[in-house]
Amino acid sequence: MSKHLSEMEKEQGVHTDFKNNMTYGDYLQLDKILSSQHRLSDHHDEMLFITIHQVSELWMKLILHEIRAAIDHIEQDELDPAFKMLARVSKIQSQIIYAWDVLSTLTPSEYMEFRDKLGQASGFQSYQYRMIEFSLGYKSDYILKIYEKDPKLLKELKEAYKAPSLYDTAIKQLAKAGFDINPELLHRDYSKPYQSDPSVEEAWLAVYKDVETYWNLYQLAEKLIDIEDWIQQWRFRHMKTVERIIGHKMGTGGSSGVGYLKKVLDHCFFPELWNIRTKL
Ligand code: HEM
Ligand SMILES: N[C@@H](CC(=O)c1ccccc1NC=O)C(=O)O
Repeated sequence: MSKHLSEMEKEQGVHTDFKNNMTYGDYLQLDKILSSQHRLSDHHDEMLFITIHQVSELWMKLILHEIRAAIDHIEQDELDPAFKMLARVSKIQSQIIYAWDVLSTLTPSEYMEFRDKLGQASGFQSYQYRMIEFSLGYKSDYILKIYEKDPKLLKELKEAYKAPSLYDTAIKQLAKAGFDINPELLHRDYSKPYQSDPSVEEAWLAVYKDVETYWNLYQLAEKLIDIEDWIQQWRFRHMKTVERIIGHKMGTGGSSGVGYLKKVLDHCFFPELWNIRTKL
């Protein structure tokens, strides 16, 4: 005869009666997450395609959460907690690069069997990706047009677009440390794209030449470089994976495809931090 359940529980040191308690699934709302994978074709590999995108969007949500909090801490001159958050962002970025290895198992023949079903949808429309770009300081207003169909989302994106970026707050820290930063940068219209400035370059150069005096600013600069470095690696792997899967076909979002993805590799978030490397 099988053992009584409570005896089993005692032996194993586990509980099995959760009738009146919140469960793992309740807490994580798994009913919602795990019922959100709806293939538009009956193609086996469309499941991989959906999963990779959903996982990437979840990580992007956490990246945004960390960057926004880091900006708030830097504004309050609390650099240590911000460093911890920015280091976490880089770890997430290093993690999501591996998604491309999984996606690369999708062959051109497999993808072409369900690509038509995607219509004009494209990662180009990923609003969390745009919010990350805005939060780091890369702003181009034509992007906002994409979201005109959805007023609530457009409002949210416009707010993110107008807000000071991580780089804006870093530049304010340079001024607070006594560097002679162009005053226009400190009261600028944050919805205008950032233009590289010689006063910022000089300040970063001084930081890197005397790291002991400016240890915190030096740490901050290296955290920014880490984040940009990982973004470039993500962009490169995206471009190469796309080339491997669709060659030089046009993108569903209306761009030239790989040609466009190669061009965005030139977008730079923290230009002075890269420039000074030649001058050190
Ligand atoms: C088979 C897989 C994929 C293909 C063929 C592909 C293709 C493309 C193409 C051609 C573009 C350019 C815009 C267009 O005309 O559509 C694009 C943009 C983009 N894709 Fe993908 N993609 C793939 C997977 C992914 C994944 C897994 C993500 C992760 C979220 C992603 C995120 C993005 C983003 C954010 C952009 C905008 C890039 C920018 O404007 O800087 N893509 N993709
Ligand atoms: N732009 C892709 C389509 C695509 O990849 C996609 C379509 C719908 C949802 C997410 C997508 N991923 C990234 O661009 C293509 O041209 O095949």
